[in-house]
Amino acid sequence: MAYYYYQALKPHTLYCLLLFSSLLPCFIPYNNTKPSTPLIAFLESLQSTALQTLGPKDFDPKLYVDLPLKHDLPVVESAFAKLPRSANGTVPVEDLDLFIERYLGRAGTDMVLHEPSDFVADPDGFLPKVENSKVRTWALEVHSLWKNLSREVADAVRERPGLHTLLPLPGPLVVPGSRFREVYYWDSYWVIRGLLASKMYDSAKAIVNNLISLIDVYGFVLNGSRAYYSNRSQPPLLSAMVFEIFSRTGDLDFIKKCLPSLLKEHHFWNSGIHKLTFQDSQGKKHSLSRYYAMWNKPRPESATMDKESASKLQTISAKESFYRELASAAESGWDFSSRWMRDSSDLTTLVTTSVVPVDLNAYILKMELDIAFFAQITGDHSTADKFSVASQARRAAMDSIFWNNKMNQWFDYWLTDNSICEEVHMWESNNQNKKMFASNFIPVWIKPYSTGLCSKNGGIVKKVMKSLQRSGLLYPAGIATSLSKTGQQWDFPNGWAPLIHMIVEGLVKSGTKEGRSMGEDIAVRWIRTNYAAYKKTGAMHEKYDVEACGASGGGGEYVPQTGFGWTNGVILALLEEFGWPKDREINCS
Ligand SMILES: OC[C@H]1O[C@H](O[C@H]2O[C@H](CO)[C@@H](O)[C@H](O)[C@H]2O)[C@H](O)[C@@H](O)[C@@H]1O
Repeated sequence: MAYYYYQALKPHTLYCLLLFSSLLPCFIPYNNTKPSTPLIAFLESLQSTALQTLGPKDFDPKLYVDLPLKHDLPVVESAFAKLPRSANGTVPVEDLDLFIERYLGRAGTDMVLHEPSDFVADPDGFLPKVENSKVRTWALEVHSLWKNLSREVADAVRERPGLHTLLPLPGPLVVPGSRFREVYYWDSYWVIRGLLASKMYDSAKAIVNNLISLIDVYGFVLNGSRAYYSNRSQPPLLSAMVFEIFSRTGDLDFIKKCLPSLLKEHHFWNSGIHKLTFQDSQGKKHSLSRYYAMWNKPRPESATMDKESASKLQTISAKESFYRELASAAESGWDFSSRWMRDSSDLTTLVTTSVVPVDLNAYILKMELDIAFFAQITGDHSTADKFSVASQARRAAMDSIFWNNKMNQWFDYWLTDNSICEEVHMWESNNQNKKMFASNFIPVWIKPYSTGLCSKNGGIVKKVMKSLQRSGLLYPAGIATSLSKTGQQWDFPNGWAPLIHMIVEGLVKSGTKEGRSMGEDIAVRWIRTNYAAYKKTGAMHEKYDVEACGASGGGGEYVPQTGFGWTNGVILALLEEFGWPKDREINCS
């Protein structure tokens, strides 16, 4: 381990280290890089050979790091080394195919289809407010997709985990679909919302138990259940999952079981490299969190692409910093977006770790409120008090650092100096990123903001609604992720189910007539576009183009995917909230 620590040190870090050796925060960040594993390293070299041999058309690098080995790694490596190669590293296609067939299993065979025991084709009390027969039929079809997306880890993985990048999670789970053959952290929140609408409480709990098992082993919830995702997390929504399950089931034992893991997760996001300290314009100190992956190499699932993107950078240190920014953007769930880029046309200008994100801190605020609530109801009053105080502190921090009184929304804060030696960042209004992103409105999803309880910002929802209306983000088929058409998937013109859902639910939770009406208007547009695309293509999509009803999304580093876990969950959750009257048209108007 010490070797990796040493290897990751940069010259200016060493200088800092000598100068301020008593300051621990100065030392921590560059220590924070996890080692790769021999299995992942081998699959990456196979990925690179496959790209050279097969060419870039229809090439998906993730496929190769998902292949299970049929034999021990040394046996497979030695057969791979013996493949005939030309000077430029290509292998004859037939030899590569034969090698893969002999030595590797098919991607996805490390999971087996799982028949959820709590699935009923037409559950009692399913979406009672959906009266329209076309919409009801469709909703039941979406509900039945849980059967296609439910999986459990194959026995082979448990028996010989060393042959697989898939992690041996203990219980059944729901995958997003298509190339995403494993469980994903933040996707699971909306999957669970859908499962709850489908009355599949055991399936929902099983997902949470799986994520908790990751905290037991790694101390945090991984981006997804693959070894190559162990260098980062994803937007932390575990407490929100537990909260929703408890709201439906009232299961106090479940809360007792989850609470210790939530405390561990809170520590992960509020210590070391994730934690930043600010001094506001009044001289008051605040703590906030950021995304920061423990990785400075190409992401194994996209290694060929990351190396290609980094090829124009000159130094090893510039490449390492870029790789960390890529992995940190993946940790944010917004991979990739102009939100993290200095120049929206150049991916190498990613500066994810220099951005203090509004949405991440809103999620952690929710985590703090949820933990305080869980501790209260399980009789742990000192933890409840501690987290209630922590939530008040984060609200004050969000008000001071992100909130913009003129624009009536929350803006990400960009660090001008991301030096690891800087202990306290001095707040400057110019450092708020004033560009429009859907994330600027995510805090309305968090109760104190939606219900106007925040001291400084009491009654803000109406102002935020006006600001959203003027933002330019509202489109005929939903809320655009940003206003910049960059070709990145978390930018214009894509609309994503999770973002739409959080904003709509926040507006509804405001308890105002106007909030509900605006939320319902956005939800109706979103439901119609999902329905139209489903009728056209027979599938639910990962993302949609908000410019036109019925158009699926695009852009990004992989072809658009279908299935799709969070999209299905959001449709069921929205139909549960708003229903669909008999005489309301479902087709695009
Ligand atoms: O393979 C590239 C990247 O794919 C994932 O990101 C996207 O899909 C996830 C699953 O639906 C979703 O959670 C994420 O928000 C999407 O951007 C993966 O999470 C990345 O880590 C990965 O590099």
